[in-house]
Amino acid sequence: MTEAAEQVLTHRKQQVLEPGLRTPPTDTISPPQSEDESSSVKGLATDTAPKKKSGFSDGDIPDDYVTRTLEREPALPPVQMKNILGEIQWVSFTILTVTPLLALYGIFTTHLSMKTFAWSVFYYFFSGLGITAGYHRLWAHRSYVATRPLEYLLALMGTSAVQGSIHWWARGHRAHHRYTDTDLDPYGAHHGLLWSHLGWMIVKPRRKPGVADISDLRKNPVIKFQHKLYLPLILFMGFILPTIVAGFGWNDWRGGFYYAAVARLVFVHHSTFCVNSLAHWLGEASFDNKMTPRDHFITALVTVGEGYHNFHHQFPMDYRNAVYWHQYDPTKWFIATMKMVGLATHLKKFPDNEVQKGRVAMSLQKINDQQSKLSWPKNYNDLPVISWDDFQEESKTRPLIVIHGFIHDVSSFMDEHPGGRHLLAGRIGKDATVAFNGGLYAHSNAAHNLLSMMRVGVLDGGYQLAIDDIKRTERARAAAAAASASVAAGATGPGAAGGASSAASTATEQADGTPIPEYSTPIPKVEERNIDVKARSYVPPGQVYTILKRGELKANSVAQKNGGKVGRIL
Ligand code: HEM
Repeated sequence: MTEAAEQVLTHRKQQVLEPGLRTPPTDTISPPQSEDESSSVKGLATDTAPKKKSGFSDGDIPDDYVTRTLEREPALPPVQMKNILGEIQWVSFTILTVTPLLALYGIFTTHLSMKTFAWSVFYYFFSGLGITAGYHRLWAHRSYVATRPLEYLLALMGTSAVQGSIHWWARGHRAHHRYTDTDLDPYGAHHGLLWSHLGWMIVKPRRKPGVADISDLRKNPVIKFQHKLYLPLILFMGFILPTIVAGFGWNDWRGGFYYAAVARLVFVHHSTFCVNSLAHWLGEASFDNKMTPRDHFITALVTVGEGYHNFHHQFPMDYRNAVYWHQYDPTKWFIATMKMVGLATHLKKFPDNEVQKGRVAMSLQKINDQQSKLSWPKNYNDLPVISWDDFQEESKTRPLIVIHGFIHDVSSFMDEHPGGRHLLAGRIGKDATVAFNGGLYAHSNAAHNLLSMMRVGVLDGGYQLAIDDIKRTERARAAAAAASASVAAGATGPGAAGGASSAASTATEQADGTPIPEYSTPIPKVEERNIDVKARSYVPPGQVYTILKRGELKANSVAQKNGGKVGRIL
């Protein structure tokens, strides 16, 4: 025997006797399996198998069970054309192909009366609720407690859907929740829509589903009863009952069989299959997007309310699938009605606070994703700090305006400004914070956002400070003093040092004859003459005038001297 063939054989031996289709093959219709038989732990390579001491199939499950099992237990080779016949699960395959063909034949050859139609629709919901309210929410997830009569009713209703015994169904479903989107998930949606809808039932499982405990279900007499009598029960509930009701009721035996039994069964099958396929594919991840389950109204519509599947995978023990009144969840309504008539109790609900948190977390994530795709203003740490004087100086060559302590280059916006170009031009080289914030016009959020994108520097101190005025005055005095000293030196020669110092201390005029301003607080008005005409008449590059390139801007020497964080305006 080749190594590959040996591997396949070993794997086959390891396969748990779990059918692909929810109609169990003969093995699963037999009386309830012993703990070992039904537990998927059976057949695990010895070192990965949890050893059961506790009575739970997963009592001593290792912490790294999933990775270990996936690593150490080889999957069956993929199905290929050459081996397909040997890989098909014939029981499931036959049921899933014969029933739709039979239904089609019936639809084209049998008259559909209103009564039969109504009965078929009723029976569709009867079977569907057996699966959703019974198999799924009651037994697989224990989301409420049903009285014994309700349990028997749900067991019969679920049997009419011909989807396997409760025992088998719930075990597979618990594995699906525990190992969602891994290869230990019996109907993993990560293998594609077709696989999760039908493929996993038609083809032999490539791997054994992961361990899931169902010790609670094994003790349940209703589940035992259904498991024991499964074959006669499906014949009666799936085919005989829907037929005889129409037959005895309004003498439509043929319609009862083709519509209420067969066609209804096909609809119920695909309705449930959609929970495994469509509900992992269509819609929104309202609570968590790490895995495939999604929320969608259409899925809810075709699955008797199981369409809010992202919610369900987050809060599996909640008896609801849909939390809002306007969402379609007839299963929830059914369970709530059963509570009202005293047949159900202990309906579980996750705290609304936690449900809302899930939504908020996802909304924040979405917003973060959107945010990361947008351009945002430069952080102030990445901008150079510029002194007021340098800002003034550079404003002579390009249209710079201070707002909120940031220096903005408004060159790209001069002609676009809804308030008109002149309002910007008149504030070049100035602080327009007040005007921008309502002094003249209270700008919108959009304007604030736009403005922040024009940042090119941070104004040293954030405002034009009194210190700027003091420094400027000191500089003017020193320059005037130096000028008078040189005049005095020229007149009296080297011995006239005393004259120079007295000139420096008394200088009141600058070299150009303008008086040295006194220190003034508040901030002195910036004279219009400081602003070069070019900046005022600025037009965007490529048109008439091209702004000076950054490289040509002069170094920020004053800020350097003052020991500040220095740079050039960007
Ligand atoms: C670069 C800085 C500026 C930007 C990005 C800017 C942006 C805008 C925007 C987007 C609007 C449209 C309405 C709104 O969104 O609020 C607007 C309107 C206006 N802006 Fe500005 N603005 C700036 C500076 C200024 C300054 C300094 C003044 C006044 C001195 C001013 C005065 C106005 C006025 C009066 C309007 C109203 C126009 C109208 O609807 O009649 N803006 N600005």
